[in-house]
Amino acid sequence: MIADRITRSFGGVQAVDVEHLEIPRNAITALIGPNGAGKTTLFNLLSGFDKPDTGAWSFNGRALAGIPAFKSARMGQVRTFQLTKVLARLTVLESMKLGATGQRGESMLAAVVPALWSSQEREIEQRALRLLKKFNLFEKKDDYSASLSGGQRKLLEMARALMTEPEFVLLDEPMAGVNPALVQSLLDHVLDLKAEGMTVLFVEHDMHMVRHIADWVVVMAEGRVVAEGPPYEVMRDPAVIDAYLGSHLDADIGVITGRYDEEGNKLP
Ligand SMILES: Nc1ncnc2c1ncn2[C@@H]1O[C@H](COP(=O)(O)OP(=O)(O)OP(=O)(O)O)[C@@H](O)[C@H]1O
Repeated sequence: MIADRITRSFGGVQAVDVEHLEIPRNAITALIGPNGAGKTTLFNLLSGFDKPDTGAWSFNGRALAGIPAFKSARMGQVRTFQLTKVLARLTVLESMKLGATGQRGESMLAAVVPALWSSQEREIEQRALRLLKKFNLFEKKDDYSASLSGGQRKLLEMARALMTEPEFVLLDEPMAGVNPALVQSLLDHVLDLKAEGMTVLFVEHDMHMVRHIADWVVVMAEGRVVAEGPPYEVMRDPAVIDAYLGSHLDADIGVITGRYDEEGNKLP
């Protein structure tokens, strides 16, 4: 994804002022920065949930600036949400099926010809059940989404995003509120997205996640991109440590992106 001159202000506050930004294809990129840095605003712009004052960006050569989310989903881009109030009142399977709305290939013809409609329905249900199995939520398919734990909700959000078979997935704080027992499973699922060829961008405060799975890190402060690069470089940048990481880092500054076995050997 390539972006230029993105600005967005609210009243007198310049929330985003990004000159140039590139998100590498088929890699996992972390967007980090202190509170109020403009991460959420940029994320909302890129995912089509807000409109920029100026700026243009494209993914795989297709212009996306200002395109609303339901349209960009058909173009292969999808995001997860932190808050799922509405979905909480649906069952897990229903939430998944709703995630297919706006899928690519959905045609007007299918909507008016019942035979086509029902075959598409069946296909959507099959896909939903396959994903629920993969994300260990199959047993929960008839439970209300509200009954899930924080971590299971995160798994559902991710599984749901995959209903549109996206190429570019934007994850909104995938680790927020996740019980430590589910952290590894979530990290593995994000690594799987990359293994399956997707491009991933996530906003996250959890440095554990950034250090362990990001291939590329973009640091924002006061609406601007102040540093970007591979995590081992960015996290050693004195300006970044001063501005942000100092208060978030524990003793372990090691960056170990990827999968490892129990002896610490890197897996392919
Ligand atoms: N809808 C809005 N109306 C007014 N000001 C806003 C709005 N959204 C964001 N802002 C302002 O824009 C700036 C950037 O906010 P943003 O939420 O994007 O930062 P952030 O990096 O996501 O912060 P956090 O880590 O706390 O979520 C802040 O000064 C914020 O107060």
